Amino acid sequence: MSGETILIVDDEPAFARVAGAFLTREGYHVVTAKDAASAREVFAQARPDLVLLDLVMPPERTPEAGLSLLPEFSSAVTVVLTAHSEHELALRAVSLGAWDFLAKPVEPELLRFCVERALAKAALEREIARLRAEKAGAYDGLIGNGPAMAHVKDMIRRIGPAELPVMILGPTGSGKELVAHALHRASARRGPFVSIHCGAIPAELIESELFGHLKGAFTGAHADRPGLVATARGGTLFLDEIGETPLPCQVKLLRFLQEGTYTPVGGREARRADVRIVSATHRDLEAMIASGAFREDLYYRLRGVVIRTPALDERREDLGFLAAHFLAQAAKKRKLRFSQEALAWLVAQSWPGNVRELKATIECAAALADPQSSTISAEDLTFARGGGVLPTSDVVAETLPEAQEKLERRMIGAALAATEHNHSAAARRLGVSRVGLLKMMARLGLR
Ligand SMILES: Nc1ncnc2c1ncn2[C@@H]1O[C@H](COP(=O)(O)OP(=O)(O)OP(=O)(O)O)[C@@H](O)[C@H]1O
Repeated sequence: MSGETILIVDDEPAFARVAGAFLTREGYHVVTAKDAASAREVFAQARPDLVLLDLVMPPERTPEAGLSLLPEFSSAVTVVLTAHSEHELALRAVSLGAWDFLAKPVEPELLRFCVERALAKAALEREIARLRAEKAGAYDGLIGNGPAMAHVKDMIRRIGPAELPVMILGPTGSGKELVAHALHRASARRGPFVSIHCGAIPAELIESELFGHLKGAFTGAHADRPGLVATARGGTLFLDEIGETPLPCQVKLLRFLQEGTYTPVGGREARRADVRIVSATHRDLEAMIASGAFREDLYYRLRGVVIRTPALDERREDLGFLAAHFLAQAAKKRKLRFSQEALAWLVAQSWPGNVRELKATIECAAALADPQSSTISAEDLTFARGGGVLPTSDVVAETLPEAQEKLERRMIGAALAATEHNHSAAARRLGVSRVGLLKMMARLGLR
């Protein structure tokens, strides 16, 4: 008894009934569809592990409609049902992604054997994906082994391979996007991981960004352009800050989640894409629903499974590991370590910006650390976090050129860390030109 879901697509009621009853007795959950349109619908809703697909269905009664479903069903294993004489068709189906074929009429024993073999293949693929994810460090990117992070990693391991939508809730900078990425790597999905920050795109553009547009759909739409949903086909679409999505776009997203279909802006025909949706927010969506800013039906569709990323202050046990990791990354080939006071300082702080704030502080401190020294002091960290107030103790003991160099080093380091190493943005912050900044960095030996 395995409980996997099998979709039987066949217009012959007798076959669907008999095979369905047989497979139900074998312990599978069986759903059926009798034409291509209903097959798509049932597939999107039931997310089967296996599809038994008769290629010749109404209304066309040609194999083309059946064959066109194969790429859309790529997240499941498909076995096609053919007539005895249709070897060529069976081979075409296999070349388009079907795993196996069965000639009708099908012997029950052969059906059982074929289904077991196909599902074993699917289970193996999932296991390989999981092991690959572990080896490739799907969870290694997520530093921390305290109880809170261990729970998050366990959720990723268990939910990653499932096809369910996932909602990640947690404060800003707590690693929601990293978790979304890890979920993708822990899945068997071979398509890409595509991410969109719903709050960073103007409301009038977000629909076209997600679903694409056709030429002439609006001023400036000079050519057809596919959206991120199409780009993420066979993969995962991460909707960051889902709470920022405008209401009209929420309607389209709901349709996509319910039916697996969408219509590009300016288009009429619905398109299909097999995409797993992972969403995230630090906002209180239930309060947004109460105020009418977020659709309740969309909320329930999106929150298939919820993973909560803890605030850094709730998992202080991981702070030392995180800090050491970020320092090693930032220091590159230099050997830098924290002084005892620096470590005590890190632990004593509250980190409202969570891991992002910790990382930026350490990057900044490493960038401005004295090149002659191998230690990051508590003072370096205080300065890096404060973003530019030079402690007077640094100045009094030194000559003016030395103090000036230190100040330049620190201010540049702080500006680079605050802008995620964007030279133009850092130069603007510092009130110098980009070229000027690059020259100063070269003079100070900063990379
Ligand atoms: N557990 C972790 N291990 C290592 N790095 C982490 C961890 N959590 C977060 N980070 C780092 O912190 C930064 C912020 O992480 P991320 O963007 O995933 O947070 P977020 O919760 O999605 O933020 P926001 O709500 O602002 O979108 C990234 O640079 C990420 O690499």
